[in-house]
Amino acid sequence: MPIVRNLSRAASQVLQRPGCGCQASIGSVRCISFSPRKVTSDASFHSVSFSETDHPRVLITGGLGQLGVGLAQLLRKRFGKNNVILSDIRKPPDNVFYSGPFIYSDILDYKNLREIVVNNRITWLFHYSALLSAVGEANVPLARAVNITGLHNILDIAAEHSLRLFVPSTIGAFGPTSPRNPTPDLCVQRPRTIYGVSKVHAELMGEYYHYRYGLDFRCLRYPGIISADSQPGGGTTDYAVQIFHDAMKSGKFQCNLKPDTRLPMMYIDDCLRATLEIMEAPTDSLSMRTYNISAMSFTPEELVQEVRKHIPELQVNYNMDAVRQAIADSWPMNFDDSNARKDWGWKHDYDLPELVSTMLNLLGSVGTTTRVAQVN
Ligand SMILES: NC(=O)c1ccc[n+]([C@@H]2O[C@H](COP(=O)([O-])OP(=O)(O)OC[C@H]3O[C@@H](n4cnc5c(N)ncnc54)[C@H](O)[C@@H]3O)[C@@H](O)[C@H]2O)c1
Ligand SMILES: C[C@@H](O)[C@H](N)C(=O)O
Repeated sequence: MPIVRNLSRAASQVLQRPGCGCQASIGSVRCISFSPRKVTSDASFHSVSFSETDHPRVLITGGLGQLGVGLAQLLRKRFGKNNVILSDIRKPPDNVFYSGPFIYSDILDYKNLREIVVNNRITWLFHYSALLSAVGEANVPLARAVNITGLHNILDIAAEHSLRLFVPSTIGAFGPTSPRNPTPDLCVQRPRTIYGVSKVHAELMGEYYHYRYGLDFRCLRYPGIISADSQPGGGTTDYAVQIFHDAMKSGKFQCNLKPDTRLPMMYIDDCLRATLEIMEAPTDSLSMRTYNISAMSFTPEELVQEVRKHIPELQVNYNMDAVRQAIADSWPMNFDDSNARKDWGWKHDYDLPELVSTMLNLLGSVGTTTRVAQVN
């Protein structure tokens, strides 16, 4: 504990000193001045003695959503249970709370975030807190606060403390004027949702902090992610998870997108493995800081046909949700991820048939609530 207290004091001395990664407040605006390409320049900060382990010490924000718990399981397997802290503003269920460190963290509370990073000597941060596309349209002020102001807090904390920072982006960072089939890494990005706008902002700010301050920012644009043991958080691609639950439970499914709406999708194990792989990729293998990743692309009708190979009696009707349909119609149909494959060897494992049989097997078997994605 004394070591932690010393580190905390030293860090706050550094942070209060003007001109060297300083921080001051003007009204509600936080002023940060980092040294370009040199984030922690103060020698006294480095002279604080504490024993580093070989493993990164990880914080995951927004960890109780669809993806965070699975990511924590994967990272704990890799780096050790106590080196990975899951955080959120919600109360964790028992199985999550007792499976490893959990802490309350509101990403809008900058001081609390900094305290967590300092006291736990965090070195890697996975920033998962966000409002997704559909819930974002339902509450734009909150989405703007969480997805944009929250991101600013995360960037400043990461730059101040020389963290390696992962921020996921999305197919939703593109819009109707982007090439949709396929969508390359670099092209016009004019999304029409607050979610998409905030994610383009995150990509650009992260890359700016990388080039300006040397922040080790890494970002993947995820497709719609499909998982069995966690529920999606209010996105446009949620139907592709719901169909499995409804098919197993009642044999009936009502789809809120039109049958021919094509979107890129990915099984959660591929998504989480890609996330770990880009975080572990050698810096010189990364020719960019934001990459598309892709696995498959399908329409609701194609997904239904594949599910019916296992559950032939599945009944489906289409009852379009206008907000989600408009969003989906503006998003990529196919994602070009050739740069990720070339630069750091990205390769998906799950195609549509594999995804469907895996989901149905998992939902059909009793007690499968804690599967861990496999790392190669
Ligand atoms: N799931 C997908 O299909 C998908 C696809 C592309 C990108 N992503 C991105 O991956 C990340 C994780 O996605 P997810 O599906 O797990 O999201 P989710 O909506 O399921 O979970 C988000 C979490 O953020 C938390 N949160 C909200 N406000 C917060 C605050 N002020 N402070 C701290 N936490 C807060 C919520 O409580 C929730 O647990 C997001 O950034 C999302 O944009 C997800
Ligand atoms: C695609 C992704 O960002 C999320 N699942 C959404 O639909 O909003």
